[in-house]
Amino acid sequence: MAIPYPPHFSLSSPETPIEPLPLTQDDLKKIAAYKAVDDFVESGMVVGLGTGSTAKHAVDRIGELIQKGILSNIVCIPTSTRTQEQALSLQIPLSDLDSHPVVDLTIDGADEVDPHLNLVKGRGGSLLREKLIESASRKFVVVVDESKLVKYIGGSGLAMPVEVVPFCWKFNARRLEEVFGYAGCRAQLRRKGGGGDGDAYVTDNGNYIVDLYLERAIGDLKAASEAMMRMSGVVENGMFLDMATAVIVAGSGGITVKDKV
Ligand SMILES: O=C(CO)[C@H](O)[C@H](O)COP(=O)(O)O
Repeated sequence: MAIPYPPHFSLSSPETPIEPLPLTQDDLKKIAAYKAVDDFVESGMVVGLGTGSTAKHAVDRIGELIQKGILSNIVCIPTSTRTQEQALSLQIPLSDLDSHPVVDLTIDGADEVDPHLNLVKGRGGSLLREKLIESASRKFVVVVDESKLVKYIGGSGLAMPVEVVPFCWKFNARRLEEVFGYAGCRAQLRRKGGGGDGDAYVTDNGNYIVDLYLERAIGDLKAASEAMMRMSGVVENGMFLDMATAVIVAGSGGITVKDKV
């Protein structure tokens, strides 16, 4: 059941009784991200920092709590150069998996969340570092607005990202289409600016991303992920299966926390 928002999220007050504005999608992202930080992050932790417009709010909140002296002795591991830059601007102490191979907690957004808390990630392009750091995390808390909930993985009809080496990327895109042909798969190279003829988008790791668009459910997710990872030249895929320990969903009716069972 959704927990209604506390009064401080109301935009009206008894003194100025104005009609409250509806919460925007970004308000919902911020509410979910702040709740994750406030409920899960503690002093002394090693914390993985996610990437994207929702995770950005969590990084802001961690920076704010460090500045206020509420969080201390924290070290954070960013999942992208973008998040690294944001964290540095907030004077958040940073490290990496080489120095801190065990991460207490990572907070990150997602593109899709299915009823079993399986995820699609990587529309922001950071799937490889995200999966590395989130796999090394004792807890992985996902923060989303309700638009990210899907009945099945791929169900949004939007991209399922696959990171591939640039060498012969067309060959791998065709192979991915063949392997998932039964699900009506179309593979498309991601390009800078999102257009159809620009330069290829290049990840932090110097690779390309092939986005898969599926017309139907892909079936056995573990088998599908393993099939991709068996292809030479596929570096990582955007299915994050059985990894999330909790998902915080902010919606118009309030906040829901879904725990892994
Ligand atoms: O996986 C990601 C980046 O690689 C993001 O977490 C995902 O794309 C969600 O982003 P946003 O919070 O901006 O909707």
